[in-house]
Amino acid sequence: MASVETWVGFGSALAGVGLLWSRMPEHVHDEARYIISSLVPMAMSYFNPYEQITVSEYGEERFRRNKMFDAVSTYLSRVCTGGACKLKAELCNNGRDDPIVTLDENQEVVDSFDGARMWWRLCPKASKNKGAITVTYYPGEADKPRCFKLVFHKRHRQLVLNSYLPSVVRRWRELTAMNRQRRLFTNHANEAKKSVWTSVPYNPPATFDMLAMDHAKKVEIVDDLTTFQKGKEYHSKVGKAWKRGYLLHGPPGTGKSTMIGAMANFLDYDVYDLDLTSVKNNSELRKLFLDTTDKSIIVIEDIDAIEVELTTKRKGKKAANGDEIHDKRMLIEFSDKNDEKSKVTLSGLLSFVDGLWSACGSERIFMFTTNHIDRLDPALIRPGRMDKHIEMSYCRFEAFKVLAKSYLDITEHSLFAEIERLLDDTDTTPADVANNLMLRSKRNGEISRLLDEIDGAPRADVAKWCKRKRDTDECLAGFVEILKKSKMESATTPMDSMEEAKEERPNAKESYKMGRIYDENCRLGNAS
Ligand SMILES: Nc1ncnc2c1ncn2[C@@H]1O[C@H](COP(=O)(O)OP(=O)(O)OP(=O)(O)O)[C@@H](O)[C@H]1O
Repeated sequence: MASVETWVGFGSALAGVGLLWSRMPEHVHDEARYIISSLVPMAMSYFNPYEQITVSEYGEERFRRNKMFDAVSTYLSRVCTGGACKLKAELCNNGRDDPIVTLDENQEVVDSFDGARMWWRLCPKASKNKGAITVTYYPGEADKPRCFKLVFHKRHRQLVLNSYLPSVVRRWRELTAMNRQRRLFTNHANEAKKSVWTSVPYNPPATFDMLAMDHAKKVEIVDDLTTFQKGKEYHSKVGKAWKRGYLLHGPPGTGKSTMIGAMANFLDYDVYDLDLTSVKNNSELRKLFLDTTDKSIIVIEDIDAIEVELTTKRKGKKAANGDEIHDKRMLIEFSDKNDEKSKVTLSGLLSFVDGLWSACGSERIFMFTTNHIDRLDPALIRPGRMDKHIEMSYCRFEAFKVLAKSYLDITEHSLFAEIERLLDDTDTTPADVANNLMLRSKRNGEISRLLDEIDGAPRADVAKWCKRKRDTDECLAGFVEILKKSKMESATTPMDSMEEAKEERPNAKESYKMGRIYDENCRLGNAS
């Protein structure tokens, strides 16, 4: 027990220090304050036996998602959610029915590694500078992003840095390879009016086997993709970014979207469908590009329509002959001259495809599609800009055989020779052909089921085979009739009126033909 004298002595000493402090000049106060404020954390850290590592959702450069965050998130959700009482569950549509369970915010879990204990906590987004204007590159809002905090004993520092964290990353790679779900991303403006990616699981049914096109061309594309996918070392050896640009062109309904699905399936890549109309300016575009992942196909559809918007800023709103431009492409709002910074420019777009920014990320395919290659800006199609131009064309016999195999399951037929001749003379798209074969085979399927019900019992194999042959014959005979009609109509349609219609609506010819085919189907009672 301290005596009264001791307390009095302590009180007097404090009073003396107080008096001394008050007589000191102001600048000495500041220095003393500075020394105390740096000493306190040092003293605390000296006595605190724990250390902490923060894994933020976005990286230091603030543009890109921190992959370590994703790694920890996946690792924790699979390895140690045991101690947490609040979890989140999500069904991943990866063909399995078990939901993925992840940690909810502010939940703590404990992991152990080589006898050492690790505490993980998911910290929520924290708003900073409330009320103030903050410039930020985080997606959408002026917030401090979410982060994981890892706490461990000081003596395990080397273990954590050299063994534990690398093992988390390794496990993450194993788990993602096992549970990979291909995704289709598209960008849209969020509440803060910034363009961000959202995604859905993506399992396109198309494969190269069922793609109706020239066989040699198909093989060439598959070879090109295979060489690209195996090209890591080659690209680093020649000092080129590991990316490839394709321009897919051809009339509507010739399979451009189907081709993208087949490529995604073949390479097992995600697809980013970039909607440029909801991107405000080049810096937003840059952020979107940097947010895409490796092993992906970045698609910009109908680049001819967008390209007018991108280039009109240079050309003005008038066409070369001085007339106002009146076509569907003008529906996209033009930028004001004073508002130059608020738009995406062609050079901005190209800098990601093959400029400075294209080197950020690897194993990426840029895919531009257009129905009108003749309308593209020369800058976009100059040699070397796009690595490969792929033309998707009207359905000829070789492509028809692929569709006949897919839809009717036949490789030979007595009507094939006639169909080959007719397809050479008519510009029919694979979409039209596929639609016809599908409608007819569907109808035949219905009749087949009906007969099954009437009979009450399954028929013998021979009877079934005869029925199927009859259905196929009918289907192809009907298709031949349609092709003949289409051929006659294109021969009798006055070229002038066709040209006029084409001026007004560039796709008029195709739409006209589609309409005729649909009418014919209705007449035959095939339209669904
Ligand atoms: N080459 C093809 N091979 C197989 N199926 C095709 C092909 N082309 C079209 N199809 C069929 O037609 C449908 C429409 O084709 P798709 O959307 O791929 O054409 P597109 O060229 O992208 O048309 P658009 O320019 O109008 O977007 C597809 O779902 C597919 O069933």
